[in-house]
This record gives sequence, structure tokens and C-alpha cells, in this order.
Amino acid sequence: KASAVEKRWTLNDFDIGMPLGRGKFGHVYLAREKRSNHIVALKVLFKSQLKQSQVEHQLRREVEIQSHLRHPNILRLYGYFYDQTRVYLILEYAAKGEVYKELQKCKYFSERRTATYISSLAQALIYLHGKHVIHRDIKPENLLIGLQGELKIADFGWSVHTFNRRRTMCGTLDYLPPEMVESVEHDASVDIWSLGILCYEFLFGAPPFEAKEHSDTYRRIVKVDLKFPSKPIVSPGAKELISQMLVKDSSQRLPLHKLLEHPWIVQNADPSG
Ligand SMILES: COc1ccc(C(=O)Nc2ccccc2)cc1NC(=O)CCSCc1cnc2[nH]ccc2c1
Repeated sequence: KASAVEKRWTLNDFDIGMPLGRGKFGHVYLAREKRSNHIVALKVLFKSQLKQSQVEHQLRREVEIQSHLRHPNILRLYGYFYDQTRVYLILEYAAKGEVYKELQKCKYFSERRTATYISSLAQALIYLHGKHVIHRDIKPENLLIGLQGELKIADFGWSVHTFNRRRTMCGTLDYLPPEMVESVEHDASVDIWSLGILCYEFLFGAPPFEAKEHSDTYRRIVKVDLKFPSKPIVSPGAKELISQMLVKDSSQRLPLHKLLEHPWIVQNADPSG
């Protein structure tokens, strides 16, 4: 049957609202599609900047991949359009905002909230790995919270990182697994490592290998110098799970589907995600 003809969007289809993320997301605005009153986030990219960073192809490829991704814990890319000077991405709007801001406010999350987030992320990663998509940047800065409190991987696409070069340069190394720090090839198990880092940071308020100097962070990562502070008090089950994910040998890391069956996840995660 004839596939649904993709609607050709224009700026006139939207009422533009407040800027989101105060410039952190580049130019992203709250917007309402006039016909449906559907609230979206409209990301504006300048063609000049895309050309200058040679990411036009990456953007096309990413839009192609992202437009087929459908998962409750992955931020939707509904579509895109462009005019003379700009490309517009029509993105899902996550009504409860940014996880990293929430983490700064609460200092650290409860075991139930952490287990629920980690379980949702594991399900999203299983979905992505099933589509041969890996290494989504799952640090707190790239996670948003939907209206029902559900976590969303709001993937920026690596190219956006090269785009905001300064952010990448001073971006944290904390999430890099040993094989990436030692720059050997990496596979889907890098996401299990990053998920372990994220679980630790959600529970203790800082990533496990944090250090003042990059060189110290590197050393601590390749050594897997994992220590658990005595405060805040965290159950042995959580520490045991993290220890099974932060394993140097990537083949020995707890597989994602096993994570979903881990007692600490089963006992603490809210099934509704
Ligand atoms: C699926 O997601 C994305 C897909 C693609 C790109 C992208 O820029 N790709 C690219 C660009 C140039 C070259 C190559 C590739 C970015 C995102 N995602 C974001 O940018 C973060 C959420 S911005 C929206 C949003 C929503 N909900 C919120 N709630 C509070 C703030 C907020 C902010």
C-alpha cells in the first residue's frame, strides 16, 4: 500500500515558544504545531555551521536512523525541515526537564528512583542494540524526564558534540570505559560500562573515577579503581550490581538482559518505568 506521504513541514506550521535549556541545546525552542496543538521541541541548526563542521551527512544519517526509533525511553525525532539558512529538527518535548539538573538539586537519587531509571535505560539500550545502534551518550547531561517521570535518552548525536567542540573538550571523561580510554575498538558492552557509571552517580552524586586531573581519571578508569563511600548509605545489592558492570574485561560485564533480572533491580525498579 502507498506509504504515508511524509508531511512537508514549514516554520508556519508552528507557534514558537520559550527557548529550552538556556542555549545548552544550541537553539531549541518550545513550539506548538498549529493544527494539532501538539507541543514539541524545535531545534534550529544553522546550515553554515553544519557545513563548517562537515556534519551534513551525519545529520542526514542520524535523522534517517532516529526517525525509525520508537521507544518510550528514547526521545522521538518526529521529522525535520529546512529553509534557506537553517535546518529544523522536530523533537519530542520532555516536560519534566533535565536529569542532571534534578540530580544537582537532589544531590543523589533514592535506590528506587535509580533502579527505575537504570531499568528503563537498559530496556532502551536493548532496543538500540537490537537495531545495531550503540554508544549512545548516556551521561546525565543527555537524559531528560517525560511528563510521567519516565527517563528519556535525549541523544544529541555524537556530531553535535564535535559541533560544540568546547563542550566536548572540557566534557567529562568519567563515562569512558577502559577500552575507549585505551582506544581499542568498542562494542555494545561500552553502554553497559556507562550504565554502571550512571548508576553509581545517581546513587552517590558523583561518578566513581572522578579526579581533579584528566590523567588521574584515566588512571582510575583503566585500573577500575572502584570505591564506595560510606555516605550516603547504599544497599549491598546496588554495589554488587555496579561491581558486575564496571568490569575491565568487556566480555565479563553483566549483559543488559541479566541486569533486568538482577535482584536489586527487581526489588527496587517501578515496573511502570
Ligand atoms: C532525538 O534527539 C535528538 C536528535 C538529533 C539531534 C541533533 O542535534 N542531531 C544532529 C545535529 C547536527 C548534526 C548532526 C546531528 C539532537 C537531539 N536531541 C537534543 O538535542 C537534546 C534534546 S533538545 C529537545 C528538548 C526536549 N525536551 C526538553 N525538556 C527540557 C529541555 C528539553 C529539550
